[in-house]
Amino acid sequence: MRMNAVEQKVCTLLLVESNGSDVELFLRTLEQDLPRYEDEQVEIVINATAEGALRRLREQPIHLVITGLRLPDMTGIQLMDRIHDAEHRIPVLVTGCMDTLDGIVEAMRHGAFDYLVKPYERVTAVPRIHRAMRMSEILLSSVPIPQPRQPQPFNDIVCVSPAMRTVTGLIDAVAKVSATALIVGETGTGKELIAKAIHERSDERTGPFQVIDCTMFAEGTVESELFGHVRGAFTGAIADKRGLIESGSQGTVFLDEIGDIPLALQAKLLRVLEEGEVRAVGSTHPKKVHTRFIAATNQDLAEKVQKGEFRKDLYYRLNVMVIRVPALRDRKEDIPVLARYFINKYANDFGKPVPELHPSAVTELIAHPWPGNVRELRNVIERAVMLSQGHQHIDAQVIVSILQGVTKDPWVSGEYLLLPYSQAKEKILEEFNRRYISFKLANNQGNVTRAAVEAGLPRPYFHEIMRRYRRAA
Ligand SMILES: Nc1ncnc2c1ncn2[C@@H]1O[C@H](COP(=O)(O)OP(=O)(O)OP(=O)(O)O)[C@@H](O)[C@H]1O
Repeated sequence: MRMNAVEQKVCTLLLVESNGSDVELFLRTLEQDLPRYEDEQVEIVINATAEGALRRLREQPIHLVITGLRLPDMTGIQLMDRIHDAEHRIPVLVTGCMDTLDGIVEAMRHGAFDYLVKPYERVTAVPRIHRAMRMSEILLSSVPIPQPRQPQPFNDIVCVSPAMRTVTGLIDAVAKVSATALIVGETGTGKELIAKAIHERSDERTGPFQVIDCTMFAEGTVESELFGHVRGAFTGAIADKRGLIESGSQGTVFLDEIGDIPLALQAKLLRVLEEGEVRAVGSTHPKKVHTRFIAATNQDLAEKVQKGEFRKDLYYRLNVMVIRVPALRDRKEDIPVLARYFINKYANDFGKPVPELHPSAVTELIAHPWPGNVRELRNVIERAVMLSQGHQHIDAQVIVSILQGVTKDPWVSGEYLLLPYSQAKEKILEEFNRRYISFKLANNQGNVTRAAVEAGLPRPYFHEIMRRYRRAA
């Protein structure tokens, strides 16, 4: 983005459209609700022909091109190809009517960033243009990588489905630019794994990968946990303390369950994302943090914005690079490969021979809806491996009994008795912690501080057990 005389960011949209009434329609759609940040000025420039647009692109900074599909001198797709060939690092949006849907699909295949269907509806067009503007900012600010890095194979993310291949493609793309990304998907679909994969493929990989679980924030301490505090900021602040965000400096901060971050804190977080600065509680000096932020959610943030539970500006800020992770039931072809991967992993962990997965078991696994997604599949296979003896197959019966919960309780099933002492003890302890923490939280209506008092444990210790329990569940 370039700056104008009063130091405002200027974003210039180039509309390529030869039909006067379509131009008017576009301007009318945007006039009342121009998508922009408060400190940003948006300019719209118009060319009726593709050649005119290409000339303008050579002559002045343009941040986003919005083109019709039918232009007098070439098609919108040909124009887009020329823009890409000339290495203008800007997104192109195509516009068309319902009867040109084939053309829109073709344009997306040629690398269009997004599309708008005429007649434009403000509620859909404005956020899409805003998203493209933010993408433009990222593309223009990212320094070209001198030596294209060989994409690393995805050893950790096991998948064969086309939907997940798209996700792995996006991971590589996001890793190349140091921009905030948002990962959306149901619980257990692998959002944290994906965030880690981005981190490991990015320039930040030598720095820390700091996980911040936004569901764990308790009122009162949250600000100091996130941003840190200085000595004397409040009673008990006996020394300066770094916040969680600063601990992720030079690396990646993963904001898990961002939808749960308290409203009061969202404005402060937005400032951190925009300015790359944190201000510790009690301090007057902001500190720079060089950190990549990746957020994840299993909630519908747009709906939360409508309900007034999530700030619109933070939502726009996050909703630029979005990775949507499909639920396991929508990519059933991944189930057998994931099951075999977990069988190998747990057989290895338990020091057991690797059992075969009988085809009848695969049928049962595929039929299950997996509300807990990959995490649930992992847990089922872990139990199946634990129960397997010698070189026995894992068959349908074992899977069905685990899915029906017959063997769910390790005390009742006695499955821990089959394990070596240390693993058996760990299994039972895990179950104990899970039940104990759940009970204390339920008994105190989810209030962590009161639950910790009732348990007779310091809050940070209780918090840590809770975190571990949630990850293992
Ligand atoms: N494609 C995959 N290949 C291998 N393991 C996977 C895959 N997807 C998920 N897992 C495993 O499933 C478990 C759950 O994944 P993860 O914690 O990343 O999910 P999540 O979406 O972040 O869950 P939540 O929303 O509950 O925090 C982890 O053990 C992870 O390693």
